[in-house]
Amino acid sequence: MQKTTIGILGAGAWAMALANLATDNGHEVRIWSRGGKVSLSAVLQNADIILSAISMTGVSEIVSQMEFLPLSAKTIFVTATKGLDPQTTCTPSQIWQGAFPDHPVVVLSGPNLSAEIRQSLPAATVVASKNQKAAQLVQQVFSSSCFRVYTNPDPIGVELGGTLKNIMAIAAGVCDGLHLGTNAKAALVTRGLTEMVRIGQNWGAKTETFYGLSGLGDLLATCNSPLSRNYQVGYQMAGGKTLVEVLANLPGTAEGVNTCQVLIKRAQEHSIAIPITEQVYALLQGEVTPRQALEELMLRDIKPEYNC
Ligand SMILES: NC(=O)C1=CN([C@@H]2O[C@H](COP(=O)(O)OP(=O)(O)OC[C@H]3O[C@@H](n4cnc5c(N)ncnc54)[C@H](O)[C@@H]3O)[C@@H](O)[C@H]2O)C=CC1
Ligand SMILES: O=C(CO)COP(=O)(O)O
Repeated sequence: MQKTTIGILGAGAWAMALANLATDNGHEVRIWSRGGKVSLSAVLQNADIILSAISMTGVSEIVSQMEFLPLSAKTIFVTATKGLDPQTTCTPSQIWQGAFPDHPVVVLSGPNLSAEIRQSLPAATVVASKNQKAAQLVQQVFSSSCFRVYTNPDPIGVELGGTLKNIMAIAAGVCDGLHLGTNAKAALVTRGLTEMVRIGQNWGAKTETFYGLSGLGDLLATCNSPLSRNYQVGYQMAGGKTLVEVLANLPGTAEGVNTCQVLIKRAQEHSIAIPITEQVYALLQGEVTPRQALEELMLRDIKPEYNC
């Protein structure tokens, strides 16, 4: 395919894994990071694609900086951040699209533990956009024999799958840390998916998206892998550490911690039932022990599996 110029924002674990995939496919990659030597304007200049893989805490700030810098009219934005904005509860793609309404925005999300991808182990992901051509271009840029990229027309669903599963990964880490067994884990992940679908429906996402790679796929990856930082938060808290102690030694960002707080706010505003998230939040706040959180979930009112 035609060689493209890609500006990558962030130089963390995920940004560098994606940079390697694009470089290996022969594209020109420029990387910007805070404190790095390359200026933001140099990275943006004539870029076909700007890919953001910075943590949620930096997204609004970087978007504001970029609004005043010159951009090519055809630049496609790709967001790979899995988080929610604490002030507005917006997703990263909503922030990017709000600031750059005339540019296509593509969400990239899937079961993509960066440590495995950097070893060229096989993986698949999803690129989702309202602009099909933009999604197809990004698909071509990153596809390879070890990274299979699917397109999807539901960006909010794809983005929420990757974002909400981080909370379930914390809960799954607790489940394994308490040695609750395979049945408990299956119940947690399945009910976690139901909770994610309920939140997604309220947000306007398509239900079927959550049964794809970015929803169920990413749940399976992060709820079962010690490589997941979110899983590690739950696992280590079940072992008796406080959140502060866990975060002090965690390599990189565990977005689920902030996402949980934002989701509590949004669920209250929109009257969405999120029992698992509530218990994860109470645990992270130090209001309940892992065992108490489990008991709260097991002793909820009994009810039908689905509201018909
Ligand atoms: N590591 C992984 O396996 C995957 C991570 N993600 C998502 O990608 C995002 C980044 O994750 P990682 O690369 O793992 O995290 P990381 O902690 O390794 O890197 C975070 C990057 O964001 C930058 N950053 C943080 N705050 C910033 C600010 N205020 N302004 C500018 N830059 C800022 C850091 O300098 C760093 O370059 C997260 O939202 C994560 O959920 C998504 C898929 C896979
Ligand atoms: O999103 C991820 C894999 O798809 C990375 O998970 P963690 O952020 O929990 O490490």
